Amino acid sequence: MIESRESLGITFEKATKVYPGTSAPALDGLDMTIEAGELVCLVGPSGGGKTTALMLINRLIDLSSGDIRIGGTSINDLGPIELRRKIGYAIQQTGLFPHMTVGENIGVVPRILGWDRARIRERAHELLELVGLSPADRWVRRYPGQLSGGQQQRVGIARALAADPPVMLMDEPFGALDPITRTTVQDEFLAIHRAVGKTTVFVTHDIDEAIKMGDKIAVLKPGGLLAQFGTPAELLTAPADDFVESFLGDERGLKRLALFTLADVASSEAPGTTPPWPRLPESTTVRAALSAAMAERAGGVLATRGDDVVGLAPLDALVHPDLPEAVA
Ligand SMILES: Nc1ncnc2c1ncn2[C@@H]1O[C@H](COP(=O)(O)OP(=O)(O)OP(=O)(O)O)[C@@H](O)[C@H]1O
Repeated sequence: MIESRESLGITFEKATKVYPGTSAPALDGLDMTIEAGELVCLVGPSGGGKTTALMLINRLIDLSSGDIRIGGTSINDLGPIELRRKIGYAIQQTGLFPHMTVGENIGVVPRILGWDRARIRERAHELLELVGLSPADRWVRRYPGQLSGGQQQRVGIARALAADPPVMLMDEPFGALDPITRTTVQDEFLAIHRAVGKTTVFVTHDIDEAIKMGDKIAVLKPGGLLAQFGTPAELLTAPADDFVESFLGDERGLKRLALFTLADVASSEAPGTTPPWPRLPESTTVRAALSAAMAERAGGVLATRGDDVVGLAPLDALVHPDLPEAVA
């Protein structure tokens, strides 16, 4: 197993950035601790300082004041090679080099770190399988221009993971994808995150994506101020102020339903006769299940595992997923 599962926490200490030639900070005194292994989404309006916060971590830009620590070490005490090894970086435009093959793109950081060719080749194959480009042999010699947007995005993630960094930074990594591909790549990334356990900071415009992906969400507001930092459930049930509330949108109640899956709410009683309700995998969110039930004018949905029906979720259980009687 090449993955070390090494993972380091990140601490922002009054991290502030004022760009040259401007007077107002783009990021203003950010205090925030991201625990090792956590996936934290940064959300907020355009210009709220999300990308700035991310680029400060890997020193693409320098802090004006304050500090950021990775595993307790100030980023100012990490050299460029150590930063590359510790931090993987994936961005919306993928940043793949068009004249390099997929394999060469994945090998960029390992080459800088002096890995030998056999080890780089083995690593590229392993990562292509991990991100769902299988069999790796079919993809490794292609050029980025010969791949779809979703496939390029997967290669971008593989490249960010190449040197097994304990920290991953992702800036709108799925922003350019159509909704269906985006859902697939989100699910795959969550599975990878669970498997490799890297501390991940994930910038997105999309509050629904943040609710789905984030262990915690940091909401930044204009002026680079932290409006709230908490779990999706904390934000949805107790928004810190009007700004967070309006950012979460009118459908706050419905969005909460995305925090539960059918596995949480379906009753496991074996039914005598199975009602003719839509069948959905038990990993389906309650929000999606409710939508499917409404679309079919059904009284509920059936939760499935493989081909088997493993539970029933009537409308009542879908609408009130956190009531004790709904949680079988
Ligand atoms: N190089 C720069 N020089 C001066 N100002 C900058 C520079 N880069 C960003 N800014 C300003 O800093 C603020 C924060 O920008 P940043 O890109 O971090 O926001 P963001 O939340 O990532 O926005 P978006 O969602 O639009 O990507 C904005 O007001 C922006 O105009």
